[in-house]
Amino acid sequence: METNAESSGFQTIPVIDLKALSMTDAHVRAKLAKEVREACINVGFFYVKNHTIPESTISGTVEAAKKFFSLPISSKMTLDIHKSTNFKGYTALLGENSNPENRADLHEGFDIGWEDMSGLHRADDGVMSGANIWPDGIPGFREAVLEYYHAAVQLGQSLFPLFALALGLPEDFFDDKTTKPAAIMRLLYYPPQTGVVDDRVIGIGAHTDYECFTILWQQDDIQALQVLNKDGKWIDAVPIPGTLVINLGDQFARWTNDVFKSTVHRAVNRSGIERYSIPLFFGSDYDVKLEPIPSCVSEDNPPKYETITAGEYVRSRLEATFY
Ligand SMILES: O=C(O)CCC(=O)C(=O)O
Ligand SMILES: [Fe+2]
Repeated sequence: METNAESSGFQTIPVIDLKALSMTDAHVRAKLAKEVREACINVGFFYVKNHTIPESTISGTVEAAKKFFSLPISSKMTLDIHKSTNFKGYTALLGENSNPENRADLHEGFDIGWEDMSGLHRADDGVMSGANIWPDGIPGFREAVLEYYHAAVQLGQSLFPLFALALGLPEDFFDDKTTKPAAIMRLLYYPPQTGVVDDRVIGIGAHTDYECFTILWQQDDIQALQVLNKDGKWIDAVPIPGTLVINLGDQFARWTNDVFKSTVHRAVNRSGIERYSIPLFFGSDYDVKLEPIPSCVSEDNPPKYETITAGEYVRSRLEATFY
């Protein structure tokens, strides 16, 4: 399978209708997979409409996020992610740096991993094992955030067969690699940046995501997210009401030997008002080896990456970000 270098200087980000995802008709699924394939090869980003996360689940989580970030800093710092051994909890402004060439990111964050409603977390998440930590004093916060988490994980699971089809593989190709979804969810808060903006301190510095793909909810009406095309031009990922953004991460780039693109992106909130976003990073099981899929390797596209497990890869990237 070859990459299509000619067409990677994309100017727009495609919108894909997921209505067909629930259909079993092979032609309908093949057409959808073709759209996904083109987006993954040429852009690494696409919007989805008619996704399965209910509007009420989204608004419940956004309200919970607003309450959390308005807690006093002293309460939030009791959950400091830097004190956690498994990257769970709160990140203060300037508490991480997504682009080593920058100084720090101007956002606050709150990170969780898998947990079921009854409070169980998984003991076997390899290098990322460990419980979530939750704030006190916001009734319903944990339930609202976990409701979104599980809805987004379900959406993510339904996308793997589509990515497999898009790669010309059997639909169940990723099933045994995603038995216990290693999904990290973040609530993000970006204060507005007005006046002269120091390019080395922006909302989130230029980076690629680490996992297979990210499901991102972004706030309507605020343009902040930008995606880098092959010509070095930043393309605005303009918020489209009712859609989510899906972008590929490094695990997919490694698996597909860069046939699928993990595209650089950043966010700068110059809107004058506060912005919220919710990424969910969907990774493969932590013990899976990120070896190139044979059909993605050829004489013209020899293996580009050393094999590493998914867990080791994500952990090493998180350690570099949360210095
Ligand atoms: O807030 C956004 O729009 C992007 C967030 C992002 O890129 C990330 O958290 O990796
Ligand atoms: Fe990102």
